[in-house]
Amino acid sequence: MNGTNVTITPSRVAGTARAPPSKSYTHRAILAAGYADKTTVQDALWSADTQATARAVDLFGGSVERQDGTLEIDGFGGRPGVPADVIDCDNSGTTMRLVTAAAALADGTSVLTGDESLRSRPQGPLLEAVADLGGEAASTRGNGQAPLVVTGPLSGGEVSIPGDVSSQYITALLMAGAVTEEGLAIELETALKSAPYVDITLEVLEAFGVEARKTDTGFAVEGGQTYDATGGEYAVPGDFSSISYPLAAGAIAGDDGVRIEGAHPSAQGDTAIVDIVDRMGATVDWDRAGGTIDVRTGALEGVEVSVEDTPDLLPTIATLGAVADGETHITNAEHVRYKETDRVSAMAEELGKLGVETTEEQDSLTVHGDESVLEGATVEGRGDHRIIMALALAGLVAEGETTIRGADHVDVSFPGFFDMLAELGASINRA
Ligand SMILES: O=C(O)C1=C[C@@H](OP(=O)(O)O)[C@@H](O)[C@H](O)C1
Ligand SMILES: C=C(OP(=O)(O)O)C(=O)O
Repeated sequence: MNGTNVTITPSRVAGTARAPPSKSYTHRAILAAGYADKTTVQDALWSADTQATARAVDLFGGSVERQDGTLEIDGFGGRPGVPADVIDCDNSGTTMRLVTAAAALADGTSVLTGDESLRSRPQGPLLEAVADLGGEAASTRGNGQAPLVVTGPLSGGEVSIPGDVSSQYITALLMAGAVTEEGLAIELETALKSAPYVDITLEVLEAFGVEARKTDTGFAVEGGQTYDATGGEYAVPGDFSSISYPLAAGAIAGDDGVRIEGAHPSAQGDTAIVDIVDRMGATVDWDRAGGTIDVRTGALEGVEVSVEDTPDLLPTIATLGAVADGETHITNAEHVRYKETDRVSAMAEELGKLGVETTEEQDSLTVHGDESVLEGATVEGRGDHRIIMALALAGLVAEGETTIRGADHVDVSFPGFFDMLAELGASINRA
């Protein structure tokens, strides 16, 4: 399907959208179930990225069977076996980081690779951590990027790692550390960015009966633990990074209101998007107990937002800022440059094609908003799901036609994204 272009013309949106299940929780649940005996994972996200983690569990000797939204997972017997093939993590950073640490538990060598985007993302600090703990971990090109060759087993110990590149290194080490002999003490060399993602990890570990904790200087997990979900079942909550798109669509173009279902509170930092659209001037009502959010458009105004904890919201906030009046200043954004693309530059350049002015600095993006200047154009999805979805939002209000090239990449986290937008009333043409 690579290469599908989508054309959007100005549309108002209304109706009900359902949040897809959380990608972050699903990755962790699949791998935790791999460490466990048998687990039923309900409401799992089945997207290109989560399928990459399922493939890794298969290659470690487990099995993942899917029936609709439910995954029946047989574990790989406590510790991963040596894979019979290269592990292809495709486009998924989470898979590559979590699986690198898991591979370091196997009694032999694993090889990990991914697509061009993933092979340009930073893995060096995690490779060094594995090596410091007594495993072997190398980048074949010696540049800290995949392909990676990882040899275990490591037995645990103390390790230090930077906190400002990717929180996924911490998640990876905590999940693997629980089944080492000695356990792990992880010291952070710099303050942790994307911190709520480690909270998600601690929540999933707890649900699988594994104890891990924050310490004064980082995190720690005892070794010799067994993964076992209560009753052999685990249910995945809705995804707030994905919810940001229908929420922003409602804030931008939802005069008659949009309702989002499946929006129960969880550890996701990206729940911050509810407050952000509220602060910008949309009318928002989140019924936490019922798991619904109602949003209606308002006169949007620019805001200042730090994305230190919520990097995946940057593209959505940038589009909201383009439509709002005045400046939207997105700060603490340097780590957003290490994603599927450099999303700070990607949003500045692609919004620029639609007539939007932005100012880019190393760790911030300022969007000079003015809905009246947005004019349709052909923009590049850059193989990045969040850039595609954020540009689709801009297409709802840009005058004329907005064509997004390579739009099928939404299957990484939100396979039904364009169907959802069309059901809300957006005028969408796929070619
Ligand atoms: O652990 C996770 O599930 C994720 C952590 C974040 O990455 P970083 O920790 O690299 O910022 C986030 O951007 C990514 O989409 C998912
Ligand atoms: C950065 C993302 O994911 P990952 O790091 O797993 O590729 C994302 O989903 O926006």
